[in-house]
Amino acid sequence: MLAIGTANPTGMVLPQDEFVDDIFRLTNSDHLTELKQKLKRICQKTGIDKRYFHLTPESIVAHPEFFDRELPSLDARVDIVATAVPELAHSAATKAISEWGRPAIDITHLVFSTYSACQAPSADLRLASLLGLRPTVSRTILSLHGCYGGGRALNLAKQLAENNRGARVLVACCETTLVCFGRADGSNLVGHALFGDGAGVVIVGAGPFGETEHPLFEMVSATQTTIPKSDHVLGMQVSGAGVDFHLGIQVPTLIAQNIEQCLVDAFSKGVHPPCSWNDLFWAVHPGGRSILDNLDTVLNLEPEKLAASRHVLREYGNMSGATIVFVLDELRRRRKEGLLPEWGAMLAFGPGITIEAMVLRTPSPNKKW
Ligand SMILES: CC(=O)CC(=O)SCCNC(=O)CCNC(=O)[C@H](O)C(C)(C)COP(=O)(O)OP(=O)(O)OC[C@H]1O[C@@H](n2cnc3c(N)ncnc32)[C@H](O)[C@@H]1OP(=O)(O)O
Repeated sequence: MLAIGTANPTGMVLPQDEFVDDIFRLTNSDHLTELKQKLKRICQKTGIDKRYFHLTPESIVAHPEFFDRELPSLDARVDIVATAVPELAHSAATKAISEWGRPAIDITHLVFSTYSACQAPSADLRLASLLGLRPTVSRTILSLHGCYGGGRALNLAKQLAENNRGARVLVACCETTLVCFGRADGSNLVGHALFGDGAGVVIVGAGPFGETEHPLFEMVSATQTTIPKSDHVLGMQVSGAGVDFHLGIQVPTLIAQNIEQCLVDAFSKGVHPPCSWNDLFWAVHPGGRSILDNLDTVLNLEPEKLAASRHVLREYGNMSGATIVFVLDELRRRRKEGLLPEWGAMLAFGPGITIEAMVLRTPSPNKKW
């Protein structure tokens, strides 16, 4: 990984302790007192302080169909995301390209992950055009990978960079709640309490490196594991009313029960396993507070090990596939302060239940590539 950029929309920046009152008021739902109280109880447990949204109070009032499941709203949602998603990704990408120090036309591959890709051509082409990438840039769009989209895109970028000499891959992950934001009901309360909007971009390449290129993290090995018989537990479904999420109550337990084997598999692919999980730095997708709590418990992690994930969860909420890029960005800040060990583990989770695991390493400044 050679550079990282992140961005959030500023349509609404909602403190978590005001979110429920604001959303119920804006959607004329104050009479649903039991639901409101339950969503407040859940919000208090999330470990989130605030979230960013593309939607504004005005656009919520202008689109009553977003909050009435009896009315079709997919067309209106797709109209908005067609512009909003590539533009948000563009904000993150310009930061990453500026840090990388080379011109955008040196990008050879683009991998775009989003669950807002409902058209073709899609957000990847729009982003390529906003950035002025060359017409020969090799584009791939990953759709509906949900919260493991960032991990999947980075794994794919690693393969592309290692198999195409001189390749420079721009990985863009951009998720907004525009496609799913609706009236709170019994089935979507946890999603309402967790999800926010954001974009994360990483530029990936293999050596030899140019003068301006300073590797941040080396992606050493990667695995993808599907937890058997868990496909009904976590999922997304596109309907006329947008994208519905199903977040089963078993998700944190199933991840906890399977995580250690995934890590052992990732670390046995030709790299020495660490003496203890506490010898690593950790880049974990903060899918929810209890997922992080469970990992602390099953892996016996010291309290500060998941600090970057908890920081991102607190400041932004769960931005699905983009979240892992924010965690990597936070870790690279800690690395500058000399706070990271040499080896690390990256974990992202999503529908399947799929676990993307990656062994990371902080390169020494003297390393020859
Ligand atoms: C979409 C993707 O691709 C990938 C993703 O990242 S998806 C997101 C993955 N995240 C999750 O699945 C959420 C993980 N869960 C959590 O973080 C926590 O359970 C939480 C913050 C939601 C609640 O915290 P908690 O410590 O479990 O609080 P707890 O007091 O037990 O529960 C609060 C209420 O939420 C309910 N609740 C918890 N999890 C629920 C779930 N998945 N579905 C419905 N209700 C749920 C509880 O039943 C409880 O209801 P009552 O107050 O009426 O009793």
